Amino acid sequence: MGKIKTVSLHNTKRLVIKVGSALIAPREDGCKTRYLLDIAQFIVHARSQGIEVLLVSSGSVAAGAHHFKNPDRNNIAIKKAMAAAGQMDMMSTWDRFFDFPSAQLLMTHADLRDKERYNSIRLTLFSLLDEGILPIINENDAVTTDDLRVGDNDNLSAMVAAAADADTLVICSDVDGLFDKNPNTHNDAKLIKEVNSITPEIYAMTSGPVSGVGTGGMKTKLEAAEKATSHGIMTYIINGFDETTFSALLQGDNPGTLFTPFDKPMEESQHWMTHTAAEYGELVVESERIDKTDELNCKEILSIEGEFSAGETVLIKNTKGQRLAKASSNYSSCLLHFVTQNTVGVNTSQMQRSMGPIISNNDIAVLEKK
Ligand SMILES: Nc1ncnc2c1ncn2[C@@H]1O[C@H](COP(=O)(O)OP(=O)(O)O)[C@@H](O)[C@H]1O
Ligand SMILES: N[C@@H](CCC(=O)OP(=O)(O)O)C(=O)O
Repeated sequence: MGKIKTVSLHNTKRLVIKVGSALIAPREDGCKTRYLLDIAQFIVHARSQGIEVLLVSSGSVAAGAHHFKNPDRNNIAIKKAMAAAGQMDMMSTWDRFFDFPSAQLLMTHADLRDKERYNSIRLTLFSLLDEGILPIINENDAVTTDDLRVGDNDNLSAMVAAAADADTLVICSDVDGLFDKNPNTHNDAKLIKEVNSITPEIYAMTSGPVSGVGTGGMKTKLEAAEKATSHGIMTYIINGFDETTFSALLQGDNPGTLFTPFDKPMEESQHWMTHTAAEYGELVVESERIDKTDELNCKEILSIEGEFSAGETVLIKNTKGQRLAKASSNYSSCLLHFVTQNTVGVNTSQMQRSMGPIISNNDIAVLEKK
């Protein structure tokens, strides 16, 4: 199987590698080992160098498709059933490569955006890694709804990397990395070796269709890189079809596009609040900005949108629609409506005075770019 040299990725202690459907089931007729050998070998070599590895693997839908008379991905029920059927094949294909145990974790956005379940996922991952077991993670497509799903495994891999306290994320693509324009439609597209800030101009470089069996394309890879780098996680987009990329990575080289991590990464809870927590409602305020040290009181709130319970995450935005912060509300929307309305016979201003702040400054994530 190859030519990987036993040189470690520099400074990497814990790595998440994301592998897309096209590598696993390129023709939608079951799993193929052709491209997986190099990836499996990379995982084995990385582990032997002392790097803890987690694998985020797509492919259940593509792997299950051939069991269906009409494998129509636009039919949501069929697509979920394809995922359920293909997940087994996908897991057993991976498992066959390794002489150490692997473990399956299927999750949805509903699991990740709930703080208790998120912490539970973290503990499970840490326990598996402690035992040298390879966690293999996919979205639980069979049970998701539009509201509950992450939707693509690029973003899922970044959320997993953050949850697992990984320091490196490697996303495999069918091209060598991020180009200044779509290399499949522009012969003169140039590979960008390093990105230090993921700006709207960087997003504007992505276009065009997603590869045959894939879901997200380059845009979701950039979203993932943005999530990961803001958590201090070094992120690579590499060509998963090219075996030389894996040996280069192990030698500490950059075979694709490297997204450098923030100098001052967000704290774990801030990152979760910004990138993973669901927004259950909105509080509209006048101000142009919110600081980490701010506490909101009732008088500052112009309107309350959505329904949320105490402790749930809300978006704070201003009247211009700017997203200022996400924070955990100390009060439910129901109570806030009551005390901010002039209810006849109720002394709401006295109630407001007796209430503590609506958001506390230890539970607020200011939404700002690097
Ligand atoms: N600027 C760009 N650089 C690289 N690829 C791009 C760019 N813009 C669009 N693409 C497209 O994104 C594809 C890579 O995404 P892909 O790996 O297919 O995603 P997935 O399989 O996860 O859905 C490329 O094949 C290419 O067609
Ligand atoms: N959860 C889905 C994969 C979704 C996805 O993001 O696919 P891909 O674009 O191939 O990484 C599956 O297992 O088929």
